[in-house]
Amino acid sequence: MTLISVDSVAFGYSRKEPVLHDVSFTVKKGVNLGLVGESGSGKSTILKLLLGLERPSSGVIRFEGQPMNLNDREFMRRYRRAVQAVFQDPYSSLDPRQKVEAIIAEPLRALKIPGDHRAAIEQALADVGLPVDAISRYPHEFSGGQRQRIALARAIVARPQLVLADEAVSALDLSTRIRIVDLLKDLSKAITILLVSHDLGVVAALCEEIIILEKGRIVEAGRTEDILARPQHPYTRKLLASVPRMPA
Ligand SMILES: Nc1ncnc2c1ncn2[C@@H]1O[C@H](COP(=O)(O)OP(=O)(O)OP(=O)(O)O)[C@@H](O)[C@H]1O
Repeated sequence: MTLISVDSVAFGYSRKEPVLHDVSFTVKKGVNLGLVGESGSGKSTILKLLLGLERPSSGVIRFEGQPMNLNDREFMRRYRRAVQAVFQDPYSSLDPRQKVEAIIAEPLRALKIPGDHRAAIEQALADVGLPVDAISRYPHEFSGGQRQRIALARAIVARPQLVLADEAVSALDLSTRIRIVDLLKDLSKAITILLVSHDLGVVAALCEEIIILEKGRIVEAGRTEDILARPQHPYTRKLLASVPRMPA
């Protein structure tokens, strides 16, 4: 089932300089998708469009077949419930003045989701492997990896269908990164993940499908194993060559 379709989308922050050209892809339920490209290729811009922070200058983004309409409050409420995000920096993305409980509760409050919030927060903490007593602590009491778990708990507490993760593991050291990728893999049994990264290795570990972006254009897209085994585009080969090889 198609969750989101991006159809011939173009975008520029200014009229003169387009940043995305004719970008089309679909996000399917249950199929993790990786968006890979060098710095400046337009990955975060695609996420901004998917989050409704920017509008395409042409083309259409659809959610469950319905064109995204930022002015339609009912549609946007449904969309925000279904699509949550996690960002790169676990230090700046959590409000230091709020306790973990209030941080994780934010989507439940913002989306006016009825029911037992405390129970939902405790479940989300358990899902990301944090102890229940984290609830009454502040972000500064946690390590980078734990903060990223808190950010993930906030992203999944309202049980979205899709989580958009922008370089969500890049700022972490290698062993923490591996643990968070394992956690994402575990969560993705229930929630589809769109992972943006310049690191083809991380994306390959998590995503069944990959899109390769170069200067705002998709140069290659398909099943991860096919792309890794038979990269067609020189840019993909270059990205592959830059993946550090783990010692056996
Ligand atoms: N707010 C902005 N105003 C103007 N130009 C921008 C803005 N944000 C990004 N750009 C430009 O848009 C292009 C794509 O940037 P984008 O951040 O989407 O790339 P990226 O692939 O996510 O890069 P990175 O991996 O470094 O985050 C770049 O040329 C960038 O300079």
